Amino acid sequence: MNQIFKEAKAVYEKLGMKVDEALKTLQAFPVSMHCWQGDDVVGFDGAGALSGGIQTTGNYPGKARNYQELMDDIDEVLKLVPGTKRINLHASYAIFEDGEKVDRNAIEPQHFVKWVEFAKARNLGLDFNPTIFSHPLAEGLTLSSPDQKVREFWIEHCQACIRIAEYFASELGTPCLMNIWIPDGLKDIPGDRLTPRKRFMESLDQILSIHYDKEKVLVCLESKVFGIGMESYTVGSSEFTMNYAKTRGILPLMDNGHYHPTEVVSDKLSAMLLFHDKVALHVTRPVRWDSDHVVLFDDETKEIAKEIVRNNAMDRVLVGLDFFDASINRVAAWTIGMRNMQKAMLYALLQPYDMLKEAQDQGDFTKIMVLNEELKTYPFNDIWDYYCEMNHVPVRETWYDEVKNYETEVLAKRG
Ligand SMILES: C[C@H](O)[C@H](O)[C@@H](O)C(=O)CO
Ligand SMILES: [Mn+2]
Repeated sequence: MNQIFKEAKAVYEKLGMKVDEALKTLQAFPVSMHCWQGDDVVGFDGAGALSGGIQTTGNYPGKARNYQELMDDIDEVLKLVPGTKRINLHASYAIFEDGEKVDRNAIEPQHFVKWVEFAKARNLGLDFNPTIFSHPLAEGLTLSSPDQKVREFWIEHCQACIRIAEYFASELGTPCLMNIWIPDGLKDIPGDRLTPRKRFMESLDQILSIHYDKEKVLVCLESKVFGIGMESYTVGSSEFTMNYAKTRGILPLMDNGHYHPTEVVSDKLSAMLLFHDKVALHVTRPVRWDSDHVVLFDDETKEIAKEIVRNNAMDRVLVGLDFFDASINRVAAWTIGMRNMQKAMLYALLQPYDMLKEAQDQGDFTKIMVLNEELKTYPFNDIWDYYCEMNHVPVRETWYDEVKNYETEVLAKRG
């Protein structure tokens, strides 16, 4: 054990924190890394240009153009991030061999065998998402469409995704979180808000009516407040999603870019945890809108992590990341976001919650502020560095040398 870590540990222990326990707890906490940062949400099925009111901006060279490149890039990130990782796939990342072309409603587990092999070899769990955008049948409404044929297509797609998620869980021995998000919405003031939501509800009921193992597939539903071109109305609003999830026994998913700018997910979590056994998160960084910037070690990320830890909910909150920045090195973007989420969890594991709670109950709000502020300059980084060393991943910014080297050797050679 190095001297710097020993000294930092002693500082935290003076305040009653159990540093070794914190490191052990963090080691087991999974963060699910979204595959779509590596190729700007393009996918492999060539079904259509990015749509659904989300946008990737930037043109940094070296984006992954096929599954082998995407897997290589993910491997590079895995070498740089400590702790337990999962990979979150979208259905559009199905792997078709020999010119095979299968539409989204007909995808099967066989189209994901290579991903399962990849995950098995690296001891990773897989999470999954139907891809209900970037497709000719997603130009208007999807699961809430007035066109029955369109709705049926996406219902079939989601049911296919449940079967694929179950295959992932069976093969990998860990439940698969399967998140449904639809972009459905309207640019301007609707003539009818209710009927699309009713159709969405009925479509979801149909999706969930197939038999599947609920221990293996954790279906969740992601809400959204607006999208580009859907500024006035989204069908899958927060209220819709919370009520649907609660009444149907599935998980709600909160993406912290999907609320009005002054709302924070850190404040919502405790309320959700009172009513749901499990809650899923997309941790992202909205800058003025749902911009999906890379996750930083910022106040809200730390506050989300603190809420997970202080409410004793590390096994009830399923954390995945969701950002896509094409203006910087994509491997670095992933690494920054993943390391920051892990860092925020460690920071949260080193807080004196009992003391803070007691101070609040006694009305000593000054003490809460004093502790919160002083803890900001505790020797946290020495504990984090030690955690990186323990995990045999680079300490501090040295990981960027590896990424630069990978950029020269691999990314720069891509067309
Ligand atoms: C690609 C993702 O599924 C997408 O980002 C979704 O989760 C979302 O957040 C849309 O704004
Ligand atoms: Mn999201």
